[in-house]
Amino acid sequence: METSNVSSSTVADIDDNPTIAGGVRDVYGEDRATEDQFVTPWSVTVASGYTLLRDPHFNKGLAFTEKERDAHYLRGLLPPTVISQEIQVKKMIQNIRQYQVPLQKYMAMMDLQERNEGLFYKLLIDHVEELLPVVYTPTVGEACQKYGSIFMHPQGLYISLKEKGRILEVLRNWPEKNIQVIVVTDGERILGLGDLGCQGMGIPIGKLSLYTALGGVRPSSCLPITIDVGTNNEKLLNEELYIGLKHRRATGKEYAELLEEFMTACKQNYGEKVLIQFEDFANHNAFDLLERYRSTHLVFNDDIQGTAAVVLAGIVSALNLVGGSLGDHRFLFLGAGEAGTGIAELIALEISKRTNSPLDEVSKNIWLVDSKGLIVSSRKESLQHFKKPWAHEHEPVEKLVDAVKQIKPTVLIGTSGQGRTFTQDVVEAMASLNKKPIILALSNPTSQSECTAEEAYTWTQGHAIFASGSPFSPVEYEGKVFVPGQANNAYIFPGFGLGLIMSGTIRMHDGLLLAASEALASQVTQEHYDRGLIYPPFTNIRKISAHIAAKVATKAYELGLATRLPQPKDLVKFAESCMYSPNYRSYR
Ligand SMILES: O=C([O-])CC(=O)C(=O)O
Ligand SMILES: [Mg+2]
Repeated sequence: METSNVSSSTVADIDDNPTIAGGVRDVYGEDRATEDQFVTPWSVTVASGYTLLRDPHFNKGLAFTEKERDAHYLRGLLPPTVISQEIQVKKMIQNIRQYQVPLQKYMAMMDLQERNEGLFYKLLIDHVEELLPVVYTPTVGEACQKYGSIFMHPQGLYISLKEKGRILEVLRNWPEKNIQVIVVTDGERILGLGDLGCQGMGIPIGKLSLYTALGGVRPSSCLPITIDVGTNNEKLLNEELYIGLKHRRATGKEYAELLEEFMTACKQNYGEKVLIQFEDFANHNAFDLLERYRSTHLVFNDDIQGTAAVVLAGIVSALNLVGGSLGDHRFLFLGAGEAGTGIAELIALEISKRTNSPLDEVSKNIWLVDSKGLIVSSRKESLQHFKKPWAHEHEPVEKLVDAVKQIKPTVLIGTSGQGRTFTQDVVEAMASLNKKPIILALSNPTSQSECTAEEAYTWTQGHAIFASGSPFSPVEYEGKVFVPGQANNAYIFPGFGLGLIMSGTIRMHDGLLLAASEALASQVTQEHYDRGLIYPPFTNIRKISAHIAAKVATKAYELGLATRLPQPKDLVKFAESCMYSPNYRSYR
């Protein structure tokens, strides 16, 4: 097997994307960090021949040209035909469409990602509407549930309690050094599916695929991590094929120490500006981690902050359909966890900003229901800290339908993780109170959605403005076609992350979230409103992400949080120029 070193194998066609982090280009045009802190225990050489075909970052399969086949010792290792990347995409999408079962499509996509990264991203970008539900929600949820049995190649980095005291060493085993985004989970609350332990790894992998496909962050700068402290899922603990630690979850000091070591090691190995996205942690850890690390690291909780930004954007655009200003509306949530309280807080911030009113004043229009009923002041003592700001004066109300009748919300938001909780009486009560009730069923995956699109439209006789976390197909009701929106944080986090990275932002700030949300809302046009949409279609998501990135970066410069100087003049153009392209490069 032939491998050539850096000097004997070069690339003719290095793309001219600017480098968005410190470092140098290697022969393939990939950014490589130079700082000593990134030194790995092994050296990087560039593969040729058989090794090149097995390297997903550089493999092009049948698209290797005759010249490349000669120069890189590929003769005989490929059938004689040479085809273009476009033909490869055509072939792959046909293959994927032949699978009837979503999980089979998912596995085919993961297999492609491990074989030919450029083709995987080209396919995903060119067919984003069709493939998003395959590599992401809802199919990724099923993949996590079955991860032990479908597991083929290890992807991402696993850090378990076994690695305690050695996390820095583990990070250095990862082949890429210039990491800009980490998505990390501990698997305790995977979508609305609960504790899936180590099998939650599907989530960071899926999220980071979207960072690249939707936000243009280079795949080599993305690192998916699962922290395994055990699982309380009895089914998994008793499963032969479970891939994680087979004991109950570590908590308290043991948990906090592992997380502290992890956070310290990330900063030490990747520097101050690495973005750490917390994903699908249980409530009790999610809020604490964000609070603990917000002043020392660049941290972002997608479930609290990303979801909040996307939902606020949807509500702001919905105002074009229902009328009134944001401050005129009344909001009722079912579910008072990360998503519910995160959205509530961002809505309050935006109203406060728009009306120049104090937060506790505007908060009075925002009500939450949890498993014990309406959150009211008489419950304050026993409430978790993140629910306390929403405990208003009111008599106790147990059932959601009664809360709807008494609070009279104009917007009903489901963040409960519990499917079918927006029952017919609840939705009908919303319709009797509002000409156009806004109903957002945000829990994922589809099985956990508070109601279906069909139910929302049918039970409101076509009057609902409806969006959901997981995708639903268009619904025909009395001869009219209704297109539900997908209020999923996938609209926000890729562009948001790109904005932070390209401006070298060092800390999170609520102003950045509001900027992202406003940028998304500004991408909804009259043509969309005419079709009843409150979100733009995903087809243009890269353009949308560039706008979000630019607005976030602008705000970061304004707040003095951006370290990339001088500030680029046209931040939209700059964002676009930073974006990873999945098109093959020529190898000399
Ligand atoms: O992953 C998704 O589709 C949205 C999300 O963050 C969650 O439901 O936890
Ligand atoms: Mg999540």
